[in-house]
Amino acid sequence: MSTPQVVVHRDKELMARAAAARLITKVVDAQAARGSASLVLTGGRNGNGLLAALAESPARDAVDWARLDLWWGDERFLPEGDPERNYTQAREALLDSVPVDPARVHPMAPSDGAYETDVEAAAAAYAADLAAAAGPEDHTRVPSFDVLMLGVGPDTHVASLFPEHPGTRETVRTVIGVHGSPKPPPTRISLTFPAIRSAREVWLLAAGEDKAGAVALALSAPGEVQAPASGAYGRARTLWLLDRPAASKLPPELYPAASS
Ligand SMILES: O=C1O[C@H](COP(=O)(O)O)[C@@H](O)[C@H](O)[C@H]1O
Repeated sequence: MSTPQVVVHRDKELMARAAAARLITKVVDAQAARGSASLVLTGGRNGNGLLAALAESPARDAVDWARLDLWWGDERFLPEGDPERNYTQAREALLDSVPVDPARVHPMAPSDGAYETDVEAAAAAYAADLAAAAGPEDHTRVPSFDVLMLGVGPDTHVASLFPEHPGTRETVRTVIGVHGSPKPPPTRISLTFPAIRSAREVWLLAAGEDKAGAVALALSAPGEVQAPASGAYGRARTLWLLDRPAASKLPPELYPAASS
C-alpha cells in the first residue's frame, strides 16, 4: 500500500492538461522500459476531461499507441454505442482520434453483446480476459497496470464501488456485476479493490466544489466500505489529482501550497 500524495491545480482545465502530460510521460517511460504500457480508464467528467486534454496535446504523438493496452475500471451496463457508456465517451474524447490497436482495447461488455443482459456473465468474462492478460511476473489474476485512473464521485464512489454496497466488501473476485447502483444506470460492471490494488499506480481525479466533501472524507481514512475512494491505492504510488475547489475542505497539512 502506498501513502496518498496530493497534487492541487488551479482549476479543472489545468488539472486535466497537467494529468494528461503526466500520463503521456508515464506511458512513454513504460514503453521504453517494458516495450508496452497498460492503462485502466475511468468514466465520469474528470476522466473524460483528461482524455480530451490528451487528444489535444501535441505531445500525444510521443506515445506509441499500438503498444498500449487499455482496460476500464467500470462500465454502465447499457447497449453498445449508448452515449452514457464509459467506452462510448472514451472513444469520443480520445480513442477515435489515435491509432490504438483494436485488439489491445478491452471495453467491458454492453448489455446487448455476447452475454446479453447477464451482467454476472459479462463481469466473469472480463475477469477471465484480465487473468489471461496477466503474466507470471504479475503474481495476481490481473496485469500490473502502469496507471489505473479513477474518478471520485461526490459520494466517494470509485469505479462502480458505492458506499456500503456489497462490492466494497469483495475480496475474491476481480470484477463484479453491480446491481441497484445509486447513480444511474442501476446495473454496472466494476473492478473490485483486489484488482484496483494490483496497479503500479492509482490516480484519483476530482474537480469541483461538489467533490470537496468526498475528497476530505476519503483522505481522512474512514474505511473503504463507508468511503470507497479511501480503499483505492496502488502498489508503488497513489496520487490524488485535484483542483482547488475539490481540495477546499482538506486539512492544511494535506494541501500542498506549492502546487499550482
Ligand atoms: O458513474 C461514474 O461516475 C464516476 C465519477 O464520475 P464524475 O462525473 O462524478 O467524475 C466515474 O469515475 C465512473 O467511472 C462512472 O462510471
